[in-house]
Amino acid sequence: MWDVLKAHQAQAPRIVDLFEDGGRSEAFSITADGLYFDYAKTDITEACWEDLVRLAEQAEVAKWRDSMFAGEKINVTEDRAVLHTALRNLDGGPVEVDGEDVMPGVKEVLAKMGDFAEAVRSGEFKGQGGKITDVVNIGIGGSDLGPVMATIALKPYADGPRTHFISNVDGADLADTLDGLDPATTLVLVASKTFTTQETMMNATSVRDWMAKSVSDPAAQFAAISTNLEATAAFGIPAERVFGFEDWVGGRYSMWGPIGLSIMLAIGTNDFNDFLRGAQAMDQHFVTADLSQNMPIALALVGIWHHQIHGHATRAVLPYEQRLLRFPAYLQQMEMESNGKSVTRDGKEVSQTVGPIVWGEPGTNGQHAFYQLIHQGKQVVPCEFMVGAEGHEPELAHHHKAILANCLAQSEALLLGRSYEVAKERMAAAGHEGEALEAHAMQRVFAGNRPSTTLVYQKLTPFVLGQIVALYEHRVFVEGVILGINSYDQWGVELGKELANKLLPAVEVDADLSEVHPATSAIISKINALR
Ligand SMILES: O=P(O)(O)OC[C@H]1O[C@](O)(CO)[C@@H](O)[C@@H]1O
Repeated sequence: MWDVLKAHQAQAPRIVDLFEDGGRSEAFSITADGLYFDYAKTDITEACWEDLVRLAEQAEVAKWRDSMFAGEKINVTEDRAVLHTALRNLDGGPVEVDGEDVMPGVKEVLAKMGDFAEAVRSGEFKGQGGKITDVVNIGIGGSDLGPVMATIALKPYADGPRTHFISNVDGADLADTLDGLDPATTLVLVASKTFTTQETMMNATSVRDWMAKSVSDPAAQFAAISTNLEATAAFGIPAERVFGFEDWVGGRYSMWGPIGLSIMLAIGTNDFNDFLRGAQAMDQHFVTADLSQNMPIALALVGIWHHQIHGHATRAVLPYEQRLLRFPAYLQQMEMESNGKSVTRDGKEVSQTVGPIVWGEPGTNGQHAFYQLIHQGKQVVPCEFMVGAEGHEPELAHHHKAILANCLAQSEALLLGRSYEVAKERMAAAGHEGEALEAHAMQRVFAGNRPSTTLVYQKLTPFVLGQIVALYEHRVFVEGVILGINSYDQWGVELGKELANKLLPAVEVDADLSEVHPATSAIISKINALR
């Protein structure tokens, strides 16, 4: 099938020509529960789409999807089920792992989170200086990026304590975040699936020291979120404030459960449940929609078409929504940690390139930074635009019209481009002439024919955010299945972690560097000379 798709690519039409017969947007778009995904501005023809869908069929996407939802151990390298979907299975039936229904446990933990969150929000749970005003979540990767992204995204719904995040082991992160906070009214959440991550444990210990300077019982203002209950107890956090989860929830898929406690503290249990409901709605669409009308599958196939078939190295995610500021960073972990692999789930070399590199910034800011390259650079960057029909600021509706116009203008500019003739005409009309006119007109040519997709939602509510995140989760999974990858392990992060622990003693001043690789010891010597 890969060869067939390559043949489609070799004769791909100009995208704009595909709009000539009409009906292109209707045929190349999918709507699910108010979410609209438009992939008309790609050079995928009808015949090509049929073959892309066939690729998904041949890879048995539906079978793998059903296995995942059924709790089978599809994370084969870690012998684990993959059930982040169970965390949002609010009204669904039982989900079994090893013959046991996990749903009672999921609901129990969700209720415990809700009780705690509401106690904190109402002031029933107090710090040693009174009502909790600030929550600091200490975590990294999947124990940070989702909650950071979601708390920024859902700011209009945040009516609880202020939320802050410390992730980097760089003391600057800790110092700047704690600056101005009152330890006596601050609640600290230590979020770590393993509770062994160097950065998180170092930050947690330092924050406890900071708190111990001001309150008599720092542990009383700590809660923990982890699968490692022995380690949370050893850190001194009492069981009533430990929120456990199971190994079948991957770190980067974990904000639907206890890792999302900071989100729940910020927006409250009702809105958090709406967030879960949005994700559950997308799960249901993914499970029930026909393969060719299935939004996560469509996103994945468009991704495969652009990266594996066309060879476009990167993918830009461009939310025209300032509050999705951290969404590209969140997707970087979700996509690149999940599918940035070279071997298939049975240990063979992956036949295609994997990736792509995912990056982006909200519009319109990106327009004034890197869009120059997207429009006129030599490499093609498929763009994924996202925009809401409405904003949360009715008094600033004219701003929202501007964001809409900009978003639509960019995808249209990428599609249509501007020819040399038009550029020349415009310059001549502006009074330019002669050789300068010719040369300058060249600078104003836009090749066009640059692909993009657009995801439209009504408004960035908790429900919609849940839909969008689940959409991308499933897209990553489908791409992984098509490539034969296990998207749920992350062995590629291990080597660096091991070496960092090994090198910690070597960066002491006066350390013996004889056992350190010369490529590294040379830099350590330079650093030592500077301190
Ligand atoms: O939640 P933990 O166990 O502290 O891990 C943090 C992150 O580290 C990673 O293992 C990668 O280093 C991620 O997968 C994970 O989200």
